[in-house]
Amino acid sequence: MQESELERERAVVAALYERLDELRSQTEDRLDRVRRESVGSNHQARSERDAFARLYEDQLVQLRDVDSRLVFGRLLLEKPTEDGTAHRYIGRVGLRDDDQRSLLVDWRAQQASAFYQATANERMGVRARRHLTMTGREVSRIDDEVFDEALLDGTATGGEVVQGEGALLAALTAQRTGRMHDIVATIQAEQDRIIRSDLRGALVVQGGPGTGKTAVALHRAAYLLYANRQRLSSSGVLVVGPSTAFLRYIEAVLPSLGETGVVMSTLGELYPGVEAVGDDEPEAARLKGSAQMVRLLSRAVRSRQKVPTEAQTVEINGEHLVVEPELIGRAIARAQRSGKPHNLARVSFVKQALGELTDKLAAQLRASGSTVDEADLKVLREDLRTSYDVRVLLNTAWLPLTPEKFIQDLYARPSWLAELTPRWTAAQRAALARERSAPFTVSDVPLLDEAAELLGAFPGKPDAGARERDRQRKRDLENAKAAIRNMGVEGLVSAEQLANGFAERVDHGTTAERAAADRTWTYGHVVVDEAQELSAMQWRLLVRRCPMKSFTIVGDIAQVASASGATSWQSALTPSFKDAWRLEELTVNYRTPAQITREAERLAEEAGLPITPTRAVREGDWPIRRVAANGSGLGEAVAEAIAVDREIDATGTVAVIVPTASVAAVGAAVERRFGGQAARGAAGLTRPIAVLTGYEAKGLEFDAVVLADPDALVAESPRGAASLYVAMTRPTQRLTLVSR
Ligand SMILES: Nc1ncnc2c1ncn2[C@@H]1O[C@H](COP(=O)(O)OP(=O)(O)OP(=O)(O)O)[C@@H](O)[C@H]1O
Repeated sequence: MQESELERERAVVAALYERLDELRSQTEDRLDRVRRESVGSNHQARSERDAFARLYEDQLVQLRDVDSRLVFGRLLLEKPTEDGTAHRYIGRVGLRDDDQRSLLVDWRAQQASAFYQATANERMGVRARRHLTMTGREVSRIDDEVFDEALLDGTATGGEVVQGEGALLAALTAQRTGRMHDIVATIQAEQDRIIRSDLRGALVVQGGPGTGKTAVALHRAAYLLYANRQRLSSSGVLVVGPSTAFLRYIEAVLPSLGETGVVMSTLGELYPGVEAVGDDEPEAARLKGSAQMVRLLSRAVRSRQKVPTEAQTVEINGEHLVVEPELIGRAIARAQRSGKPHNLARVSFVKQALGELTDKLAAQLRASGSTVDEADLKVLREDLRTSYDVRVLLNTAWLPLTPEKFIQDLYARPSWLAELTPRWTAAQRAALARERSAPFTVSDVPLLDEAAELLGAFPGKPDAGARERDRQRKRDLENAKAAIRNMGVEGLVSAEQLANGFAERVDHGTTAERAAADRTWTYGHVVVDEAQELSAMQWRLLVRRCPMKSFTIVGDIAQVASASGATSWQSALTPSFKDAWRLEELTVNYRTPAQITREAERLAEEAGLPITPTRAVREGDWPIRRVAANGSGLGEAVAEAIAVDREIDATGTVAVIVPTASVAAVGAAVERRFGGQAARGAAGLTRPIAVLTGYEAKGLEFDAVVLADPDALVAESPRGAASLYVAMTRPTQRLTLVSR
């Protein structure tokens, strides 16, 4: 009975793939035709052709990316659809036949929501739900959940029913590859509600380790892009994660859902032109992340608008003019009243100062018997403007500044920092002090951004004009609509998509590339993962990138590792979001077996961490293994523990999580023993064995984890207990603790 059902599904799925192939070849033909079109030297026609070509190329990439597991579900409906079928197939994309009849429903469409949310109590018009597991292009297994009791006696469907959560369990126990996969086939109801939640406002998803926060956040991004295509395709979506290793881990998920235009960034890369990798010591990071930096920086900018302490004499074409501090003071006060950023207000300052200086010089010349008329005044003003002495005078009072130099100066000039921080201790100031040439850190990035706001565009280096961009977008949309009419492809291609093609031509980059390179770009939505780590200053930066405050914020307060991280969502979010955020919780642990979860949670509770207890879906097959180095080096003991684990499973992924101080030594020992199979940091994610620090392991998962020297991991930072909690909850199967 199962066999015949399997055969039936195989036939349906084969037809869906046939349709996919057909669409692919149609798109290839269109692309060919567009490319061959001769448009001569007409600029407009050429740019239209290029935009169409780019669009078809993108469509081809999408059609290729959805090939694996194109379809994964089927609903048996209570009422047949308009075209008389009782089955609705759910897949990665929507497919229609030539008569526009629906063959496959996109998982994000409203009609697909029952696939994730229907239950026996809340049937949502569904009699049964079927999961299809694919091997290549063929259905290899089916799992049914039945909501309509009439089906259970076997009469209504010819006894085709199999029950169970097989698809979910198969997904959860599958070997890990070092890359996160999408979960479209097995999204659970509580997750689905979050994924489909409204675009507006900030949504916080709190949940313990392994509850699917990252997976949910990425699927929500894909859902929002689908449901709000018009709004988000030109403004873009930003996904922020804690490290390069993490971004590499998740980078394949959105493309596999057909979404390629999302900007992914670590917190160290959010200020264009700076790529901060390292971070400060905890105390410096805490200070730099704290909200007091807002006032400090604003005072620091003000202090770079300086009234001279005494009168200065300037020479203009042999004439000596004494300039009192009050004259400069008046010009500064006037410019400050404009409320503009430093570099822009400087223009008013210079104008005002030159005006007063011109009057003063004219008065002095008149007093010595010269006549000065209107035309002369202009010349005098120009003489003053180009005079070396005057330039020095005005620059000393108010110098245009770049954010980079401004922040470097702040750290490199102890006396200036001391003036700005009368209430700080010497130790606090010392924490910030550093050489001008030292590289920027992750904690500097939001300060550079804050400084850029306070300073405004540097003369001659204007920020990309948001208004001009809007105007260009409108023109592109109009052109795209006309082009679609001309080509007769209405309904096949949207004006928004085609307009993106125009924009790429103009700016030499995709929406994502242009957004990432432009500090003033505002995104339509921002997804923040591991959001508990963000400092007050980092939140300010992110809200600037999305002033509409449409955010998906996922994290776990108990996993905070950074010194400037949150103690509660309330305290972290209120300054930037007031009370305009809503909270959802996830409580089912899909990753870590119960045996390991219980122990991790017990230790975390003992250390006083505010954990959200989770319910693990699997008990797991292996208890935690504990070994001691006992005299042999830690590295050797770790290597031995890996070897033991490889005997259980020689093909899975192993993470070796090591306190920072031992990472070099342990890494070397592991590489000696396992050669090219192992690597340090992000590079390890594509190898069977990755050697990582606690911070690098955040958000990731592996078949097995070998944890080196847990006591040292706890002791190495003020939030060490959280590091241990994070490290212990990374495995999907086995955990070994190696003590010294
Ligand atoms: N509905 C689901 N179906 C299949 N797999 C799932 C489902 N939900 C979560 N998972 C899997 O569970 C694992 C943990 O998910 P994820 O990394 O998103 O958790 P997390 O809450 O972000 O964890 P952490 O806080 O530890 O970083 C992943 O392998 C993910 O694919």
